[in-house]
Amino acid sequence: ADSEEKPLAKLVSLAELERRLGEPNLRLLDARPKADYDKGHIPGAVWVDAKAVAAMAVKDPGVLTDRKAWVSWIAPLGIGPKTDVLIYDANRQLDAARLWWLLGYLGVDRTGLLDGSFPLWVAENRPVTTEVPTVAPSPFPVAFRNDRNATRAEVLAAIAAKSALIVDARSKGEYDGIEKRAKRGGHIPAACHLEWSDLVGKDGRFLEESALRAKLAKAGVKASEPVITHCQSGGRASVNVFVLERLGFKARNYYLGWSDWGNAEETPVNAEAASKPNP
Ligand SMILES: O=S(=O)([O-])[S-]
Repeated sequence: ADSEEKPLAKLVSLAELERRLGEPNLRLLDARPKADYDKGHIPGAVWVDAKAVAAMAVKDPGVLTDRKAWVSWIAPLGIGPKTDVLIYDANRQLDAARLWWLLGYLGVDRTGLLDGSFPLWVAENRPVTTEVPTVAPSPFPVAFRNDRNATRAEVLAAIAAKSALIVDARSKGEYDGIEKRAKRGGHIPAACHLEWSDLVGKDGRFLEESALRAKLAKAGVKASEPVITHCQSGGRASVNVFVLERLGFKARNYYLGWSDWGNAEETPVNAEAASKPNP
């Protein structure tokens, strides 16, 4: 029942994955750099160029609605409507979560993350191989789940109507406008600050549910309120979306994030924290 209620934010332990290795409907994706994948990966895992995926929307924000581009991107992964997809990385879930969010946005319903990084898998003496699996390409019927993404216009409307809480997944320096990664620095007015890295340990394991709930409460995210979260360009906010969904929130990713908001002319920006002395 759990998987029916929360089909997207599935979290699978390393032990469970080891038991499931070799299942025909399981597609395991490795989001680490290619050189690391080549040295050894989890048996059956297919390499995905996570950095190239991250660069796609940065180069061309219009790619988010370019069905053709995603149809050709996803085909080599051999994912069908019934495939269970599990993703891992060695980057504290940052790259894996971006792929998780993107696949969900493209309409892949059965997608989850491993609760732990590849180095943890190795440290636990689980099987590793250099064998590269052969995957038959499969056309996937990409259908954008627009309820999982938020556009700039939707964020503006949500602020005006107070219909969603904005949650900023970036660093405190970026939030405060001290570290500027767009024409303007700062944050969306009324945005809470909940940095993605507060939710995942160094070994890629997510914090326990009670600890996650405490982090959310401390950041000012109240139970069951709809959330729009963002970072600079979609990755860090994907970690937030994953956690929020698991905790029962309706969470959207403003995927284009600050690279869009901070470079736009007409968007309201709050950077006053940067000029205030520390209390
Ligand atoms: O996408 S990102 O803001 O994590 S670089």
